[in-house]
Amino acid sequence: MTADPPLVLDIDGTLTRPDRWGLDPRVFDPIREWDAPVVIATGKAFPYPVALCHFVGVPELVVAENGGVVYTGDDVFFTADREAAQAVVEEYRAQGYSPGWGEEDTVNRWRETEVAVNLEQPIGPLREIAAAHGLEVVDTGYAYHVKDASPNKGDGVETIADRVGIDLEECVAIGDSVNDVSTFERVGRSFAVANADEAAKAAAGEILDRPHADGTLAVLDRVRGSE
Ligand SMILES: O=C(O)COP(=O)(O)O
Ligand SMILES: [Mg+2]
Repeated sequence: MTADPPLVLDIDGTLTRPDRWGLDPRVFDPIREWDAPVVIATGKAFPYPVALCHFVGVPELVVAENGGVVYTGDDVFFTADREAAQAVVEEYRAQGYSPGWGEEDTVNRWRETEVAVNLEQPIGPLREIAAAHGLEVVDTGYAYHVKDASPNKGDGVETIADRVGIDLEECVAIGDSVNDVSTFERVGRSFAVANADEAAKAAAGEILDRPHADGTLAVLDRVRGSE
C-alpha cells in the first residue's frame, strides 16, 4: 500500500500566486485532502499559519516566526523572545528609520519572538545595529527579520516531528528562501521553487522549473502516494 508522505510547506514564495502576492487558491484542496501530516513552516507571525490551517481545514501543525514559535497541536514552544529584536528596531528608529509598516503594523502586532522590517527600508544600518546586539537579519525576499540566530524552521520541524511521530526521512519539504535551508537539511526530499533564492536552491535536493504554487502543485502531484 502506498501513502502520501508528510509535508513541510513554506508560505510566501511557495504557496503564493505567480505575481508573488496572495495565496494561490489551487493549493487549498490538495493540502486539505493530503493523507499525512502537513506542517506549515513560515517566517510569518504565529496567527497567520494558524489561520491558514484553520481555514483550509487541517490540524494546526505550525512553525512560525522562523522557528521562534512552534505549535504541535497540543503545546506551544517559544524559542526566543522579542525584547532583543525590539531593542534593535528601537535603535533603528532612533537613527531616523522605520520598520515601514505604518501605524498599526499588523505584520509585527502579534509577533512574539522577532521583529520584521519592510523590504523598502535600508538594510545596511539594520544589519549593523543587529550585529552590535548579537542578532541577525534574515532577508526572506518578503521581509527583513531581526532575530536571534539560534531558532530556525528546521529545529521547529524537528520538534513537531518528535511530538507527532513524523519520520523526517519520509518528509517532503518545499520552500523558496534562506529561511527554508534548515528545513531542507533535515528532511528526506526537498524542493526549491523556481523563484527561490540562491541559498534555498543550493540546499534543495531539487530545483523546480516552475515558480510559486505552480512548482508546489507539481511536487504534490509527483509525490502523492509515494510513501
Ligand atoms: O515572512 C516572511 O518574510 C516569509 O514567510 P515564509 O517563510 O512563509 O516564506
Ligand atoms: Mg518563503
